[in-house]
Amino acid sequence: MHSKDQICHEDYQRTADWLLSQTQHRPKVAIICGSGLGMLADALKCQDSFKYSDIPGFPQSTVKGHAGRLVFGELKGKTCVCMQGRFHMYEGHSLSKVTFPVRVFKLLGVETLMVTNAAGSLADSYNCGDIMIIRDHINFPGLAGLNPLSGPNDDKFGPRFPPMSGVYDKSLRKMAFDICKSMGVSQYVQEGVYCMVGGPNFESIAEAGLLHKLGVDAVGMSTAPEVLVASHCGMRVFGLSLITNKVVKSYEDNESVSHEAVLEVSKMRSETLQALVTELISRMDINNNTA
Ligand SMILES: O=P(O)(O)O[C@H]1O[C@H](CO)[C@@H](O)[C@H]1O
Ligand SMILES: Nc1nc2[nH]cnc2c(=O)[nH]1
Repeated sequence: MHSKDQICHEDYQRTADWLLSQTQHRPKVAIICGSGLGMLADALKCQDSFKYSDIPGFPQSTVKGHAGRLVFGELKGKTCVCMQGRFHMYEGHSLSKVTFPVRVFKLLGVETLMVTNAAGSLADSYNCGDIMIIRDHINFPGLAGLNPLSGPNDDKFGPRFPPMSGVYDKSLRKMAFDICKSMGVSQYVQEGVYCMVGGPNFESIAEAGLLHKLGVDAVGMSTAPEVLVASHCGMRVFGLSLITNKVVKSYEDNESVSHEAVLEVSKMRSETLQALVTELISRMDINNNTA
């Protein structure tokens, strides 16, 4: 380590080497589970799992609904690694810590990152329980200069000035839509723009009004940093938001959101999400390697 927050290439490599020495799995796909969505890992066969606290260099999860376990395994014959629990900026992690696993995954040989999250909706047509395929994001902390790529650029991972257009892979988005159609769930599938805010508070009504005017469809406190680090190092990215609540936009509305309610809705859609992710991975063009 150089300084408290700066992580160097050898730090990522050390963690990757440790994991490679502990498991025979050589994943090509990584899945990050959002709040209450850790069950996505349950579908993996022949699991090797590691508590974050046992993995050298790994940060720790502190949020309810984020178990803090890294699970390797096979999904329909494709080797995957799944984070049961992610790291958020509001937990006090630096953005390089938040995104640390993504670069470790790159060094493990991962080519595709699937991010999932729980989010509140701003779009008037969305309902609680909808699944939003992420078309694009607005990274508020990033626009304000809080960016995991700040600091010296590590050219071994990617360029100093990475483009951010077209990051959410078009063909995977289309494939996801087709799968939802064949699963008979398209009536609650949307495609839209995710906005990351810093959290940990949920939005004030005035903030909700601002995000709505900006054309944000769903808001949460994660995902954008992981996606931009993955894209920087050349990974293909796919993202899903589960709409766990409608963001309160009116002073007349007496509803209010809580993390417990978010976790409750995540549970409600767990089977559908698991089926969608499994089918998407099974249709991906991936060649498995073994150790
Ligand atoms: O983005 P994930 O990790 O799904 O979690 C979402 O849910 C939590 C709030 O309930 C926040 O952490 C928000 O970002
Ligand atoms: N910022 C934010 N994050 C969420 N995560 C789940 N729901 C919400 C929400 O309404 N706002």
